[in-house]
Amino acid sequence: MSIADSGGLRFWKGHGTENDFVLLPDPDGAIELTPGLVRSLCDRRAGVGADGVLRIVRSAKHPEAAEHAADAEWFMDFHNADGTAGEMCGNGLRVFARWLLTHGEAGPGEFTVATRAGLRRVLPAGDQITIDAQRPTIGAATTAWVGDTSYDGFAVDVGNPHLVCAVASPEQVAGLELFRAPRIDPEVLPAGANVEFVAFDQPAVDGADEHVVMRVHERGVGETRSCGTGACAVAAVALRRAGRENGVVAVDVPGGRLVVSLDGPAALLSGPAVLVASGELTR
Ligand SMILES: N[C@@H](CCC[C@H](N)C(=O)O)C(=O)O
Repeated sequence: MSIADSGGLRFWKGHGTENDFVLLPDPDGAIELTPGLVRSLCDRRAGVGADGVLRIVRSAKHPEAAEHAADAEWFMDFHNADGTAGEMCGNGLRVFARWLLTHGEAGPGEFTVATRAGLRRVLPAGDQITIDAQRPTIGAATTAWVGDTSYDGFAVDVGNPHLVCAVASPEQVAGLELFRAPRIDPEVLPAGANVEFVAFDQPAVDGADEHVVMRVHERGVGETRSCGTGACAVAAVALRRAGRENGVVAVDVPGGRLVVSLDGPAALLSGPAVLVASGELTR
């Protein structure tokens, strides 16, 4: 199905710290969600406009999630704006959970959602939704290039691939030209990466052990206003730099603030998640 013959398809639009998504409720897995349809929906001029699509499908009805049906009723079928499928999306999962809660399909207490990266817990709390993205794994030291400038960092796995790079100051983070994808080492990150540029060690904010400012260039999208799994990756690196295993990190992104609490095997990612519109495709 393309956007040209998808008239009547119901959709919702939502965002988490301005990382925005088109949500397609499809409990029985009836929609043929082609890369072309995803690109059309995400097009900010000719479509609805979003960083990605979240199809809301019962785990039992999706071949990639059927094995999880006993543990998670719903599967987050996540796609980047360029039409590629993604393993995991932290803000996407929080917005996906908001849709389930709003429509009485989950909650009000803790529940579990299936993703391509496995099962993920959701812990609703009023206007905030927390998910457990699971502790990131910090890998090899590597480099990203923006134009002629190199930035040292670490590959980090949060169920999807990240490269967390240190930048000297928030002003330098703000000044980066992220219109094009940063160049990265394909030998270290063969599946590509979401690249975070981070000013660490910012002045303390309430209740957080560390405070950072970041921007992100997402694989399959471009620069976005926020990235939840990216915030978790950054939090893991921030705590390691501070010589800590666990702790709370406030992560400022262009779209607001996310808070990540690393505690043993958990990476609790918290922030607002809102639905802003619903409609029907007219052609
Ligand atoms: N914005 C997301 C991450 C999206 C996934 C990414 N573009 C990929 O290809 O891995 C988040 O909030 O985690």
